[in-house]
Amino acid sequence: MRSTPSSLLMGKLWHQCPAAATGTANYRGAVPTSICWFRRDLRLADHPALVAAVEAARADGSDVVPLYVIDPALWRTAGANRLAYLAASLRALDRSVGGRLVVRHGDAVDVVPAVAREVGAREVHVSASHEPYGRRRDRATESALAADGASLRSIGSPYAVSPGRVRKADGEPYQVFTPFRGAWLDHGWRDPAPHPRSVPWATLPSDGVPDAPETGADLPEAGEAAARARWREFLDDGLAGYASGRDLPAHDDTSRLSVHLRWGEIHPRTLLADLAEVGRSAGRGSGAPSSDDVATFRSQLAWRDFHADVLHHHPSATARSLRAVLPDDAWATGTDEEERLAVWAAGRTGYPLVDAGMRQLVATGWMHNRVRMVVASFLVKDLHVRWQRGAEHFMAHLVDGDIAQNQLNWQWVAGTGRDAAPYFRVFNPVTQGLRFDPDGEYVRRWVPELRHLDGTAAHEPWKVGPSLFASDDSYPERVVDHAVERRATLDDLHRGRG
Ligand SMILES: Cc1cc2nc3c(=O)[nH]c(=O)nc-3n(C[C@H](O)[C@H](O)[C@H](O)COP(=O)(O)OP(=O)(O)OC[C@H]3O[C@@H](n4cnc5c(N)ncnc54)[C@H](O)[C@@H]3O)c2cc1C
Repeated sequence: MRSTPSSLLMGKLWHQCPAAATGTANYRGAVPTSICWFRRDLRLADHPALVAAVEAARADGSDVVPLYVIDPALWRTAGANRLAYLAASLRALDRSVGGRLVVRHGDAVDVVPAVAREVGAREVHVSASHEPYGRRRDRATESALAADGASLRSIGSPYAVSPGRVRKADGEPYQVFTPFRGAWLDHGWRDPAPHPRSVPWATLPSDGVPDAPETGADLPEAGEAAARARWREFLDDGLAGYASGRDLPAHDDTSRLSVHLRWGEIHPRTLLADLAEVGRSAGRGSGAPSSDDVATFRSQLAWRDFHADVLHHHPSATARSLRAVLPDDAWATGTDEEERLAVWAAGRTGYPLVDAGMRQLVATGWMHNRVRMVVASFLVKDLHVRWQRGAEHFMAHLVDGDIAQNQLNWQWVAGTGRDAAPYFRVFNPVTQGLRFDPDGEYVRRWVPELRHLDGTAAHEPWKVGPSLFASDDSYPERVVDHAVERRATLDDLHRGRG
């Protein structure tokens, strides 16, 4: 028996409502024929699986069970920020289904068939999972349901185009982003699904929506309404100028939608439909988004689908480099590795842009994309720590942490991915700072020790003189010399090619 009592698994963090604690089913409505099992699709709009569940229930004159399973295997690895966000998002979903969200704790492979038996459901509707863990779980759940004569019906996915669909003429997957994006645009996507009206939600006992675990991070508002509000705000005020402003970390010029997309509070297809609308009048009128703004934003959504596609074809990419580019002895090991990782994680490398990014991550659970690239490059190519260690730290903090996007972006920076930055491209943390944070505003925001330094001086504090590094709580001196480490990395690369 795989399931473990939820109270043991969840410790003190989770509430149980009395009905669930007794374990008695008190379902009083008509027999539901369908369950909508929510996973990373915590919304009601543009939700094909929910539409299918509602249609199935209407056909039988019955109800829909809105189910969420708190899976201990995922819970253990999620990190406090994502758990806190998930709890808030589930509460928002619960409100939007009139307080009827059925939350159950345990292994989904046991819990989902148990709920189906409890209510006599013949169909469980889901948006497909594409990451390795979700695929395994769904296969096992499908078999368990089938043993009871029920079925798992997958409709839609968290992507504009489901991973595995975009292929070359010979049927092979794309290895390189630009042709993938061309084929992705040609393939196209469905229109948003219709919003189901007056859904007949079933009433069932629930283990209750989880309490938020303690996190010191300043997290964004969760839920479908917050996602839609953020998108509207971005369309009105952020999209114009996105193409030129998206690389400047001090400005709030990106959409901040990654967290909402991560949890499926809004679907990329909804964004693409609105973008198409905006694109039709692009460039008309002052302050309107240009066609370049629209195309650049759409391209970022293509990157999201590309990484999911690569993971679909290479499930081992969650842990293993798709291409090994350096010899094994190129990497820091033991205490050396741990010490390097620790200064990087604490934002005390002595390189202001790197430190600002790492501190933003801890304070907010998010980091600007440009800075994610710089800090990742610094860990791998200046500190010689394997990308997997950095990816693990990101997943512990990122509220948008997503196995496909995180691991494949790390592999892109490390030069080990399918279509990756060339390994010899080593981001220079100082010139990146001077170029993308020219006034030093971003660095001063996140590194208080440097707030007294004006303009570009914030990127090169060592030029101010030794007084800046006088005491233990002052800003640290540089842990390594970038020029020396860059050279070492390039030498390792040549040895690796041997
Ligand atoms: C080392 C590293 C780790 C990353 N880890 C994650 C992660 O765990 N989860 C995650 O969602 N993104 C990750 N990214 C990608 C990117 O940094 C974030 O998606 C982006 O910063 C989110 O901010 P935004 O929503 O304001 O982006 P915007 O610039 O507004 O972009 C719009 C959307 O496009 C998508 N997008 C943008 N850039 C990328 C990209 N490089 N790869 C894939 N999709 C992209 C995101 O869904 C984003 O919400 C990572 C990037 C790097 C370099």
